[in-house]
Amino acid sequence: MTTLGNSANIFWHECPVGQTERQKLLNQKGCVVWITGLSGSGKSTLACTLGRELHSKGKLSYVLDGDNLRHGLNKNLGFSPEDRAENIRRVGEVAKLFADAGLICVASLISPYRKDRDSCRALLPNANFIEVFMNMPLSLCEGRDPKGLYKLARAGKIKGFTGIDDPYEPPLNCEIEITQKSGVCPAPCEMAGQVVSYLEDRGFLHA
Ligand SMILES: Nc1ncnc2c1ncn2[C@@H]1O[C@H](COP(=O)(O)OS(=O)(=O)O)[C@@H](OP(=O)(O)O)[C@H]1O
Ligand SMILES: Nc1ncnc2c1ncn2[C@@H]1O[C@H](COP(=O)(O)OP(=O)(O)O)[C@@H](O)[C@H]1O
Repeated sequence: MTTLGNSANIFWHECPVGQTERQKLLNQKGCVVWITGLSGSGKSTLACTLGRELHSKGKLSYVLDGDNLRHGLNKNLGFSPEDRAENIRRVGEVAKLFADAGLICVASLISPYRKDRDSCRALLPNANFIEVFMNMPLSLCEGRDPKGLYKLARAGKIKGFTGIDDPYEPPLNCEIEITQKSGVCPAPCEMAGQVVSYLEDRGFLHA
């Protein structure tokens, strides 16, 4: 299947230094850790804690955070289903480039629609797309409400808010699920530890 969009007369150019050489240099394997979940479920917290944990192990990672990317690359997008799909598509493509560069790319977005997440997965060899589901109840996320957005959504001042009047489709086939244990959310370092163990067990932390 062609990966070409609307452009004609363009050709792929191979470079002599490829992913394998970069991975050897870094002593790690490039991959995408895709964190999905409701607003307030702890995506950014996990992404940052994981980034710090990997850094302390001498591993190069980069966090693509939905909120942050909407200040630049995705500043022209809103929250309609079409805009969310385009948001996820762009981040999926950027994440693929980071993985090709040999980095552990940590993407942290609500990414509420299964189809959009699966399209990102399809951009990479399946093992290199690690979907992490922040499976936290809406009541917990809404109780946290660090930005006051749930309150605004409940008051009808934000329309189409995920979990309130816009759907969140949980993954059917995620690699890692972060859940409460006996009604308590694991500490950020525990959540990050779960992901680091997965990466270690699958050989991503060595070339
Ligand atoms: N309508 C609506 N629905 C959901 N979220 C909203 C909305 N409007 C603004 N926000 C804020 O935008 C952040 C989510 O951006 P994302 O790029 O991750 O969203 S998406 O993946 O395109 O659905 C999200 O950040 P997080 O709370 O970190 O998830 C919200 O702060
Ligand atoms: N494991 C955790 N334990 C306790 N509080 C947490 C945990 N993870 C996140 N939080 C808190 O919950 C709020 C939302 O977390 P955040 O990472 O911003 O979520 P998201 O990126 O999914 O919107 C923040 O105030 C954060 O400090």
